[in-house]
Amino acid sequence: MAFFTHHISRSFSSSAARSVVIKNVTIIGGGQMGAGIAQVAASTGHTVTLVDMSEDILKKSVKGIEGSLKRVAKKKFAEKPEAGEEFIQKVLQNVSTATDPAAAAPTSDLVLEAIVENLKVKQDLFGRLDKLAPAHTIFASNTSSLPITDIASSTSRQDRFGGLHFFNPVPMMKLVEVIATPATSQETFDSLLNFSKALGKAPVSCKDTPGFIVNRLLVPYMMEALRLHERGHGSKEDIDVAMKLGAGYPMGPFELSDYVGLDTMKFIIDGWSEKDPDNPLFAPSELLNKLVAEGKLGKKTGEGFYKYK
Ligand SMILES: CC(=O)CC(=O)SCCNC(=O)CCNC(=O)[C@H](O)C(C)(C)COP(=O)(O)OP(=O)(O)OC[C@H]1O[C@@H](n2cnc3c(N)ncnc32)[C@H](O)[C@@H]1OP(=O)(O)O
Ligand SMILES: NC(=O)C1=CN([C@@H]2O[C@H](COP(=O)(O)OP(=O)(O)OC[C@H]3O[C@@H](n4cnc5c(N)ncnc54)[C@H](O)[C@@H]3O)[C@@H](O)[C@H]2O)C=CC1
Repeated sequence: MAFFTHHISRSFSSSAARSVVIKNVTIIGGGQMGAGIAQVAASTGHTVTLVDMSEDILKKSVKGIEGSLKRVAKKKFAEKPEAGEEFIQKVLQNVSTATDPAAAAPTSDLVLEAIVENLKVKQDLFGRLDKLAPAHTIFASNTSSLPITDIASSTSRQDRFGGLHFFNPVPMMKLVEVIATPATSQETFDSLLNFSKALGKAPVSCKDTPGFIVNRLLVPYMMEALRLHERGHGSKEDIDVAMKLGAGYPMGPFELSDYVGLDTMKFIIDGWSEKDPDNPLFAPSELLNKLVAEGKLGKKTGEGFYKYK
């Protein structure tokens, strides 16, 4: 516990008593991240509405949640498969879906966005949500790389806007980065922090700087692996084995890039490179650009650096 207290302390006094208790959650974007967050929120007793652009996408999202819940239940209820099935059904009952945020935003305590990593698209979404959601509703973004301040600027609730950055795969990864902008109120920060804990996650506090903590360190490392390979200094297979067996990473950088999504990797590095073109850590990779142009976005499309069945 001392660990959390140390990391999440902020420079002003706490007013947790007035923070919003988050129970009803709308999650926009039912992809890898949104579906994972919806699953964990529903598993911990929250009422979740998952929003995406079509019924077909949402069907896939719910199927993915069900598949992941089966993996969780298999372990959690190893001795009692019936209790595992009951758990799955109970969690699924907490999840509903919609193609229009207007269906749920008016009754939500939190609207969390996990859509495509594009500033304009995120701003448009939040601008619209701002008119739909009541005053107490907190907005948060799961962005990997964009400034929360810039996303929040399309709303009139900068004090009730923060970052809540989860990690892939959400049901397995314990960390959540909680980001307060200079305009985020202490109550909002406390609410987001308490929500992260209610999900069973370990929150850390981050400044609103590009990539927060993890991605600012991890993405340049992953890009450096690509550049090393492009220079002909190692095969992707050897680089992956080397980083797993020599540095203790659970996945090598090529496996992890495929897992994250090559489109997301490209959005991140292009955005940073545009802002800081002279920084060699943010230099683009021709190989990454080529794969994205070919629609090979990694595990989610069946092929990236590697092929998946
Ligand atoms: C880009 C950003 O903004 C930020 C990011 O997210 S960066 C990416 C951060 N994520 C990482 O670095 C992930 C690194 N990888 C890992 O930690 C691990 O490889 C992993 C947890 C993903 C998988 O673990 P593994 O031991 O390598 O593989 P695997 O055998 O498939 O999984 C082990 C168990 O984990 C569990 N598991 C894995 N993925 C799961 C999921 N999506 N849902 C539920 N359970 C899951 C299962 O219990 C699984 O056992 P079963 O196969 O019997 O179901
Ligand atoms: N992939 C990763 O490892 C991580 C990604 N993130 C961030 O989370 C966000 C989502 O990433 P992923 O889930 O990986 O992407 P994804 O491509 O799997 O899913 C994105 C989903 O958003 C939907 N969408 C796009 N625009 C929309 C809109 N206007 N309204 C409703 N739905 C919309 C798409 O249909 C898609 O289902 C991005 O901002 C990304 O940077 C954060 C942490 C980890």
